[in-house]
This record gives sequence, structure tokens and C-alpha cells, in this order.
Amino acid sequence: MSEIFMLRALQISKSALPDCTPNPPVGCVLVKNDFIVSEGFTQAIGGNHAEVQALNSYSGSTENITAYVTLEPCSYVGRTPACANTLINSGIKRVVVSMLDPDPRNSGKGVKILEQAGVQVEIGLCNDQVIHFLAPYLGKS
Ligand SMILES: Nc1c(N[C@@H]2O[C@H](COP(=O)(O)O)[C@@H](O)[C@H]2O)[nH]c(=O)[nH]c1=O
Repeated sequence: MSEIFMLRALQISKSALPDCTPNPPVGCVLVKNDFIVSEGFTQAIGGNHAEVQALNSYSGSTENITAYVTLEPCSYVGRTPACANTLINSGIKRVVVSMLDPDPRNSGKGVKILEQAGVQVEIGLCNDQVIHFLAPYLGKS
């Protein structure tokens, strides 16, 4: 079941192209009680990341919501705020990440920030499919 949600996040991430480059195209879906309640993908460079788009499009309670994100949420303030902190502030308690961000400014730090705040993080769902799509876009932002 959860693979369906990550594959949906991967599917919508493709809509981020070509405007998001050189930022990688990322997708995020918010799931509550096995239903997708919101979706987002990376906006044009300097615009919202996928997680922020999904959160901005959702107005209900974040209780029991799991965020499925194709790439590790970012950990630092770059052109946009740190998505790991945005997720924590939203009250979401479970995040499923397909692949870690190889960008050395993130690279495990986003996951660490989430875990230190008590968010349950799972890594690697649909990893093969996501790496296949995302790899060409990583390391250039
Ligand atoms: N596109 C994308 C991420 N992209 C990552 O964010 C960093 C660039 O941040 P910025 O300069 O603020 O745009 C860089 O490490 C890139 O890999 N991260 C995410 O959490 N979600 C997203 O949708």
C-alpha cells in the first residue's frame, strides 16, 4: 500500500520539470488514514519545495498524517527555508523518504533533524525507481 503513495509522489515530481532546475524535481504526498489528502512538487528555482507545496495545500489536522517524499527533506536555509523544520512545525510525526539527498549540505542531516524532534523516519521505499529518475538532477543545485 505505502508503495502506491511513494510512486504517486514520484509521478507528480515529474511535473516539476523543467522549471525547478537546477533544483532537483521532488514530489510529496500527505496521507491520512490511507487516503492522499494533499500533494506538492518542487516549484521554479527559488520557489517552494515539494513538502511546502503539499502543506500549503492542506488545511486540516496533521494528526495521523504520513508525508511521503521522494528526496530527503532539506536541512538548511538555502533559497528557501529548511523543509525538515517546516515538517516538524506542521506537527507531522511520520515521514517516509525514498532517497537521501547526496548534496553535502543535506546528506542525512534532514533525517537527523526530523528524528531528533521525535518524527519517525523511514528511508528507502521505491528507492530503485526514484534514483533512476532523480539521479541525473542531483548534485547540481
Ligand atoms: N527540490 C527539493 C529539495 N532540494 C534540495 O534542496 C537544496 C536546495 O535548496 P534551496 O536552495 O532552498 O532551493 C538542495 O540540497 C537540493 O538537493 N529538497 C527538498 O526538501 N524538497 C524539494 O522539493
